[in-house]
Amino acid sequence: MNDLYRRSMTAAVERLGSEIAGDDDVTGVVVTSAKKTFFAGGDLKDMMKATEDDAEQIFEQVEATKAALRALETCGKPVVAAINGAALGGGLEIALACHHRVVVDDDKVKLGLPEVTLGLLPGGGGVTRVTRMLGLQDALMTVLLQGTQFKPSAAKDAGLVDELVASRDDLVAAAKAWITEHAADADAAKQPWDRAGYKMPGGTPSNPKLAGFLPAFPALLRTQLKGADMPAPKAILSAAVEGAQVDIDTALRIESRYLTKLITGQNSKNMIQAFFFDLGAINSGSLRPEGVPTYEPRKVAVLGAGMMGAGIAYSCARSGMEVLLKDVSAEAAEKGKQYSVTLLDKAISRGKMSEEKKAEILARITPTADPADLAGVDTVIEAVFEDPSLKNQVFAEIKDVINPDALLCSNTSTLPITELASGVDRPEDFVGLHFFSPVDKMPLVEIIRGEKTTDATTAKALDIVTALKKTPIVVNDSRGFYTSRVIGTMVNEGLAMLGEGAHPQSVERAATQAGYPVGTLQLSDELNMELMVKIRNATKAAVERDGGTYSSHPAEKVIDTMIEKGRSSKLKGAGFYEYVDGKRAGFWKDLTATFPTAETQPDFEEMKERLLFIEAVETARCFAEGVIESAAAANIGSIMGIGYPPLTGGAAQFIQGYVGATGKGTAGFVARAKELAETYGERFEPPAYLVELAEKGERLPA
Ligand SMILES: C[C@H](O)CC(=O)SCCNC(=O)CCNC(=O)[C@H](O)C(C)(C)COP(=O)(O)OP(=O)(O)OC[C@H]1O[C@@H](n2cnc3c(N)ncnc32)[C@H](O)[C@@H]1OP(=O)(O)O
Repeated sequence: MNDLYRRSMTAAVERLGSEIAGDDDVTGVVVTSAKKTFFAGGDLKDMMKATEDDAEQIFEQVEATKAALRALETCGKPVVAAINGAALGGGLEIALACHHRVVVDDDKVKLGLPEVTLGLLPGGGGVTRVTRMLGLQDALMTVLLQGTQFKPSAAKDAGLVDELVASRDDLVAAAKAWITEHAADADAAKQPWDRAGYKMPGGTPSNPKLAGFLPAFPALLRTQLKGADMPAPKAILSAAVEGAQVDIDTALRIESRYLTKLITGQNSKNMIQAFFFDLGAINSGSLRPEGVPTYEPRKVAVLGAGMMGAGIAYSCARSGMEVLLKDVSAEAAEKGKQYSVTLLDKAISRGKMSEEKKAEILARITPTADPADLAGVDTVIEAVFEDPSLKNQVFAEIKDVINPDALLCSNTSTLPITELASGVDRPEDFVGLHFFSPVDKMPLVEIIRGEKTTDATTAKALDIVTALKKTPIVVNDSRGFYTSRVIGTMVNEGLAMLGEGAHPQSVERAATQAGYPVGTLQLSDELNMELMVKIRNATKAAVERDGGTYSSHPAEKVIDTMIEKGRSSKLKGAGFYEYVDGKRAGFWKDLTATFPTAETQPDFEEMKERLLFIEAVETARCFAEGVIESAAAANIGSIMGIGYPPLTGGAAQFIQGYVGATGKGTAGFVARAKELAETYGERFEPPAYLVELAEKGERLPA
């Protein structure tokens, strides 16, 4: 909601007021839009610029916006919103200030209050009105704290809109018809909360029934956030509960104060950057080389029907591609196909899939052990074990059967793509596709360009990922690429803390309270410490082969001790945690005996910082080495691929949006990283590239 909107809405409402006063013929008002969207809400570009010094001005602007909407809903005539396109955030808030909402029933139209996902609060009356419409519990749980974007029918089920019409052409007529039908109904021109005898659904907090379980709300929220400092959901909860106890005008003012605090804070800037601007740019092709026609994969061969291959085959088939799922034996290939059956049955049991659709998807997957079946394949995605010679062998086996220009993709999380490409006859058509496990759930795919990968190949790989409805990032080849390399530093840092004598519970909570989805020890069990040793040995060999000296990490001692004790992983049923029937069941009973807890515990805030900083410093190194070339890719890759805390806006935004005692932005980050390097070692030293950027006041490439 920018200045232009505020001025025009205020002027329209003022004009309406004078027309109503001077003319009894006005029977009602219809609010609609001549554009494709109804209204896209507050201006996120403006919000990115707001500082604490702007707080007063922002508060006044928000109040002015709401005064116009309050005047609209109390103008004395029925007001109907005819919603022709997306109504999100402030857009839906305009509609909520109307007495009746009609929407075109087109699933492409999105309605909702997504503010929480951007570190904001629906402060154009959204919290106050939805709470009064649906009651505290429903408003918070289904609309405000989730930020769900509903399609029209779902918005109607949720009680956010009142009426659906089949076509846009029917909208205004339906709105006018409602006004005519309610000509004799004085309440039609009043919101429920302005009518005599209004009661909030489910009661206000002073109602003993609600008061009894209201204290559970903040506790539940804390559990959901795992203690992470997410200001937006907390502010939404506070504004809703406080606002429910006072009159509407006071409630609207409370909401404005919380919104002002969020807009002027850093967290909303981080989240808007990552989840609106960066994600939007990537999804509209910012990383795609230009001038390459769109590629439509039709017949895909997935080599290897293990967990990853089976997941990739499922995703391809769900997206309409014909899939040949190949393994060494027909049984192994068939077993891979069964994985799709399991996933589809689960979707059916949740009411998200029909038997017909399941049959259609399964019919697209042909399991096979015979290379000859791969004739006509335009895309190969290899997903066998992480062994370069095996990978080369499976490509060699099929090279003369597939289309001569078929795209060659290798799913690997660590093996250098240039080396793998040297084993095929068309290295320019070869590209790395790093899927994350489980493939059907994880939204990111890291595309790795080898030395010889052409732009056309990269563009095709991006098109495949887009066709799979996943988000791509593009990186250049390097050991561990971007994501695996960065996550390794965080895991090592957590393990080093344990080795230093930090209590295991603190190690876990440092991660989750910083905003990571899981603790480092749990993650190590899941990643498997034997694999970590394998990667360490390969890295060491590569460093020494290139004439360098490998410097060991304090985490290595911890990992080696765990392996000696036979506790390498969840897979083995024994790690930092005990496992019963494959499920985590508390810390290993000898954990603190093996890694004694120091009498003086480290500063908890610094433990959180160490995790965030070590990944951000490694990200800066990836920029310095040309592994990653886009801040948007680093932000989205780190959040969606490896669980870097969303509240930071991603690893590049953490650097550029840094706020701390050492200063703001990249310069503040560099200064703090140097302090950590003094205390914990060279691994925290920011690369010269970043130091120079900070000195020049420049930014990472967008
Ligand atoms: C006080 C309030 O409670 C606070 C708020 O309202 S917070 C804002 C909440 N609103 C949102 O989150 C909606 C954001 N917008 C969208 O989701 C989508 O733009 C949309 C569904 C409305 C339309 O999608 P689509 O038709 O594909 O158009 P899209 O390409 O996304 O947008 C067109 C342009 O408008 C810009 N834009 C869209 N919404 C914007 C917004 N809220 N603020 C600033 N710019 C916005 C886009 O960045 C894009 O700019 P570009 O042309 O320079 O790249």
